[in-house]
Amino acid sequence: MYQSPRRLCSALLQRDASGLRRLPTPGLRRQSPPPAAAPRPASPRLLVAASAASGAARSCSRTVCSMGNGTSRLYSALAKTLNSSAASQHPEYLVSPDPEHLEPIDPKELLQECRAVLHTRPPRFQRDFVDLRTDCPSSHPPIRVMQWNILAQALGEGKDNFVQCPVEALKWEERKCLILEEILAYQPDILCLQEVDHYFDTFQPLLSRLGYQGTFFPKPWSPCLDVEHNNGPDGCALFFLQNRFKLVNSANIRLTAMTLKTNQVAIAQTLECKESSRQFCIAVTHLKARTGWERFRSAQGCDLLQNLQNITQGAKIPLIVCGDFNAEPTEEVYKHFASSSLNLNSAYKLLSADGQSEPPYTTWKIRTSGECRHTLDYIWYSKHALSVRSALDLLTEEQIGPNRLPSFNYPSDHLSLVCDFSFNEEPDGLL
Ligand SMILES: NC(=O)C1=CN([C@@H]2O[C@H](COP(=O)(O)OP(=O)(O)OC[C@H]3O[C@@H](n4cnc5c(N)ncnc54)[C@H](OP(=O)(O)O)[C@@H]3O)[C@@H](O)[C@H]2O)C=CC1
Ligand SMILES: [Mg+2]
Repeated sequence: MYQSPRRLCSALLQRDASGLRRLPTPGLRRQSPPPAAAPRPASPRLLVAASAASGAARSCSRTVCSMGNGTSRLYSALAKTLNSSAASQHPEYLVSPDPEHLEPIDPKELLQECRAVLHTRPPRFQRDFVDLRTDCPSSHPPIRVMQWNILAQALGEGKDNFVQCPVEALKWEERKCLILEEILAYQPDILCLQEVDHYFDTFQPLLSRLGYQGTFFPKPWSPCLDVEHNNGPDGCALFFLQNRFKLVNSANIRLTAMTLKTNQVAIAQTLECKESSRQFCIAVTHLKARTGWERFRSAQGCDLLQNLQNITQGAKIPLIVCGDFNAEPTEEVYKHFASSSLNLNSAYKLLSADGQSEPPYTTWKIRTSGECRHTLDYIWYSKHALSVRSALDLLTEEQIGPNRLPSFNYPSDHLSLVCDFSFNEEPDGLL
């Protein structure tokens, strides 16, 4: 059982009036009573908006997925136009492309709708934030970053073969509510997601109305497109709260390996904090999976590091890199990141007693090939310029249960990683 050494705090942090998040006074792990199943609302208005859009997008992907290569770019363009054409039939449902005119959603109302849809599911797992502060409190509110491979719907239902997960548990109408509930529970300022194949019809419309600005970069040849009745290509998505950050620049990166273009991608964005005017780079990636591809992932990792060197002008600005690296800490690509001249550290090592070991797992599933328990997901950060103030503890083995993930309790085969960061005092060349 993985022991987290430091004080445990309740997972649900309260935002007080000033927007500051307070870690409740540390104490024993408090098992908050499971949330009462909210009464089913008369009409789940907000979620209906998303599924109305999914009808449009699905019809689009059915048209598109039979086409040949290069469909993901065409899909993205088609999905956008269809979404806008669907908007003409249900103007109140689909978001307008102009973020200035979005009807905001009350996160509490959306959470209530999700919980009503999930009223037959077991209550959410309790996860605690571990307080990692070692220095004086920062004058600015922390920056909360969530890293999560949310499991593409087409892969979960059509390709991943999670043999111990009941098909029922993967139904999109409920699984999407588990994903949204996790996002609403931890209220990240920045979301770094992989295996997003419901961007245009679910996450973009709902998260933009919660105040996020989103970017999606699909895989050039997504395995989702091999699955009948898919929803389009999967890819990486990056969302940030517009009331906290301004976008300075954004780069969609198609990763190379030995100078060849590959099927894996990344997004790197430079953001400026509106409170402190401090700039930083946030990146999300999803490296090639499977054993036997270690050298390939190593080459992709080097390519990503080179891109990030250029974007941060040789680490002149702090950097946070989130991803499903599909690599254990023993792999070459992990060592490249740990020894990079970008001076990166892996945030989740700080949960270990010696601060030097990664968690025992970030993904745990059972496929036809057997049980796979691995540490593949990481949040890297500039270790001189940033401090990790807290990190969300992992699910315990007993919470995960004998059939592992995904399950009726948890929507993905990968756990979400969530960290609160703060800038260190102005580092003169300490990056
Ligand atoms: N790359 C190319 O040049 C071309 C690719 N394609 C298509 O692309 C697909 C390859 O996609 P790509 O994303 O590069 O491949 P990856 O090997 O990176 O894996 C694709 C997905 O499969 C999941 N996965 C990993 N291990 C297994 C497993 N043992 N069983 C089932 N699923 C698993 C991964 O999830 P996780 O990351 O969570 O482990 C990942 O999301 C091919 O299947 C083909 O459909 C088609 C033509 C050309
Ligand atoms: Mg996967």
